[in-house]
Amino acid sequence: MGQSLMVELLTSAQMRAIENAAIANKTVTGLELMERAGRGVVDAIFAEWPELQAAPHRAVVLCGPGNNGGDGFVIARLLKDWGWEVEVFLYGDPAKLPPDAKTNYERWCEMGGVRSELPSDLGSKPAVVVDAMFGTGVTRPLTEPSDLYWAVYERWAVSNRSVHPFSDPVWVAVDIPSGLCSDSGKELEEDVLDGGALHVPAHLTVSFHRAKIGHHIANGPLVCGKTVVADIGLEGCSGPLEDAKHPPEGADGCCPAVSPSEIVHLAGAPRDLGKEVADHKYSNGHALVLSGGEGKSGAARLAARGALRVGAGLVTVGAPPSGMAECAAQLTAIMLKQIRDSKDLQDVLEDKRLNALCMGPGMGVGRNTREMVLAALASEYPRGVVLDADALTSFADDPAELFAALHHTCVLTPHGGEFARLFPDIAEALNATPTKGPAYSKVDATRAAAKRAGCVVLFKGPDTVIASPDGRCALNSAAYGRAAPWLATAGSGDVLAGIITGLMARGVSAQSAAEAGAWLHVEAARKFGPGLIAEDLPEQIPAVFRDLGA
Ligand SMILES: NC(=O)C1=CN([C@@H]2O[C@H](COP(=O)(O)OP(=O)(O)OC[C@H]3O[C@@H](n4cnc5c(N)ncnc54)[C@H](O)[C@@H]3O)[C@@H](O)[C@H]2O)[C@@H](O)CC1
Ligand SMILES: [K+]
Repeated sequence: MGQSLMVELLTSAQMRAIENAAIANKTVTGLELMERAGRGVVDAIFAEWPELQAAPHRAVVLCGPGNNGGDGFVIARLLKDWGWEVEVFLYGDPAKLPPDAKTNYERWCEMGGVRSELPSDLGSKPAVVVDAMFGTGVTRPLTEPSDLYWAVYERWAVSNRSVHPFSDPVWVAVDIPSGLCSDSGKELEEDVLDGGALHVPAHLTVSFHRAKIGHHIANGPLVCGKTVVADIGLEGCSGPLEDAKHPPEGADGCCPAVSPSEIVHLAGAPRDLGKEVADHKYSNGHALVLSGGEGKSGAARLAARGALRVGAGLVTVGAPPSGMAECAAQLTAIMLKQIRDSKDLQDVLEDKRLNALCMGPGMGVGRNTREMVLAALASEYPRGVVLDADALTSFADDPAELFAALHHTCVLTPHGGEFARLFPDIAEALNATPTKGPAYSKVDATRAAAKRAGCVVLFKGPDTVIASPDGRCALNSAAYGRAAPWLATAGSGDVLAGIITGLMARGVSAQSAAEAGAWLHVEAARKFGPGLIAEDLPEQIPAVFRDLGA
């Protein structure tokens, strides 16, 4: 229950391993892959802007020193064959191009010229600028190449995404906008005072075989524009390599085997969340959400509402004496029980029908919360435990004490600040300005945190990453067609914690509940749209379920 159909996202090393395996198996040659990649870009341009296919236009193609540049030469040739006027710039020495790129450079040279120097007059305005400078091979910050890059960019002021072909050039990135790390979605930056964005935001990014993680996390969605993935005939090649111990060597000698457990997935629509006709309320579990005292119970009530709407059979709020009146005045379908401290909690948890717990929202930071969390985690009966907000911050002084108690049916749901309190060294590595690629990513950080904590970690953001200690990892991206900017509102995280708790009460495993919960949370926000506040989120879940056919 709750498992979704998911799309694979690859790292640059995994993509290289897949390509190299296909080439080594003689499934395809590198030259043919490059041809398909170039054709995929041209097809994607014409699909995106059919006007450009109708009549010849002018294109500027910026080629770099590697295979990304090789794709650029193919694109130049195909557009020229289509009757376009094409101007090609090359950054780097043609003699040092890798073999397939060199072949395509030579093929292009039979049709047109290549300039390496930035001319004072860049000629008439093109309809399309193709960025084929650097792809998955960018390993250090852009410096000199960015001069050419920016000159072209500034000359034609590609200033916004609502450009119309014929009036402003469209900027098309081959594989990934140059300078963006395809593993981390970060820009590799020079360690200089005026270091800053050196990539150019694209209107369209055309990647190959699979999207890369960097298209979906950190700055990726901000700079890729629309991302499409062209099929280059590698389907069926991304499974485990036949001999994982002896992967084929890449150009740089570094080529890990691609095993399914290493691949990150994009979270998709969860399946099987409907209820059976014969179900009764006890078949769908009983969630307990712990609350803070007077004036502090709103967060727990939001979480409880999320748990109930997502289908937990019963939901109880546990409140200290000072919070009872407020909760009683506000709750109807949700039950209420007085729970003052860890002793009360232990007594309540004697009831094994309480199979999922949500702790943290509004509970307060301090000893009482810490003791209650430890009591819940020490309980011998295995139940789902979602820890958020104050339940995480209460362990800021001694995260190891929390990690020692956590187990595989727990989910931590930190935002950036809470993550840094529990995993300061990991957060520091994640937040450092990268100067070398592939850079340390939010995926790497969340996987490291899950391993250390010994449970599922859901690291929130528009690029929410969910990882298990065994390395299973999914990304729930609220970007591109799923952007949900109104979700950044007070109480939204409390509802998410409740949704995950409700799913665990229904028997969904920790990782699947976190993935499905994050997906449903974004969909609920998108269903409501502008003006969303946290109270609206649980109320949109029925409509999201209806769309899912649940
Ligand atoms: N390997 C293959 O078979 C295929 C690769 N394809 C293309 O090849 C790309 C990957 O090619 P490469 O691995 O050659 O990598 P790139 O073409 O992305 O760049 C590698 C080159 O750039 C240099 N470099 C890296 N960062 C630099 C910087 N900041 N400043 C200056 N030079 C820098 C490297 O030393 C190397 O020479 C993909 O993104 C994709 O576009 C496609 O043609 C499909 C097939
Ligand atoms: K590129």
